[in-house]
Amino acid sequence: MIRLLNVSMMPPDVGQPVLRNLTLTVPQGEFRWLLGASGAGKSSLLRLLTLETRPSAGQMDLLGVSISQASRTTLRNLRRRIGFVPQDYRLIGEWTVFDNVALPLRLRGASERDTRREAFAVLEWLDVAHLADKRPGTLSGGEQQRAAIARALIGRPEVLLADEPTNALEDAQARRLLATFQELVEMGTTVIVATHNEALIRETPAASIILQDGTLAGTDIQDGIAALRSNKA
Ligand SMILES: Nc1ncnc2c1ncn2[C@@H]1O[C@H](COP(=O)(O)OP(=O)(O)OP(=O)(O)O)[C@@H](O)[C@H]1O
Repeated sequence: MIRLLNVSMMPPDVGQPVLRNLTLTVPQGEFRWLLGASGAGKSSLLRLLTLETRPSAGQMDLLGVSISQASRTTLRNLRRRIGFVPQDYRLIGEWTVFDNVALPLRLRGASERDTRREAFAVLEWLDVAHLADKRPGTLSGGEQQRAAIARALIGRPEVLLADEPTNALEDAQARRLLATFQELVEMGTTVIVATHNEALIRETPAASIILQDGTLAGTDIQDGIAALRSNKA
């Protein structure tokens, strides 16, 4: 469960909040599109939910943990339960795809045997197992994106957050990725996907979090589509 109550977020060097008075709840095991025009605050909200930044006001509960009261150890453990696919992939260029994907489990001290088994399970799930020994720079954008998704999934997160994950994907690949997200939802994972992909959200209507100028502007998918269109105005 994700619960925000009057949450605002102000980056340290910015004079005003980029998110204002957000109040929303996403029950565990549900899917949400995260929609809004460019600059509306989608990435900022994802940064809050990945615990990269903290609210400057309000109350945020993630997976039963109240963020404002949590110790560093609690927050570190909580981060492990949240998978994130950043817009720019953030794969380490000198490492193989396998080593990139294995990183979260290695950091947790998992055995090499378990790490290999899990890494290949997610690489196969994302159809990139054949690229395990390649360096990210030699892959297409879509392949890098799937490697980044595999890295987000390796720890079997309870919450998966993805920032424009279909950007570099062909239509058929985007649909398959969405099917993977739906499988995760069926397994009880909360999935939040920021996107500008109007065709995809039309095909898969779902409840949405719609942001406008850093505030919550609604939850109805049709309003979300209208917000996306204001991008192109
Ligand atoms: N650390 C920061 N410092 C200064 N401004 C910031 C910072 N983070 C976000 N902003 C500002 O907050 C607003 C929201 O940005 P954000 O990246 O969250 O929007 P977005 O909806 O993800 O946009 P896009 O769809 O273009 O990725 C923008 O005006 C941005 O310039």
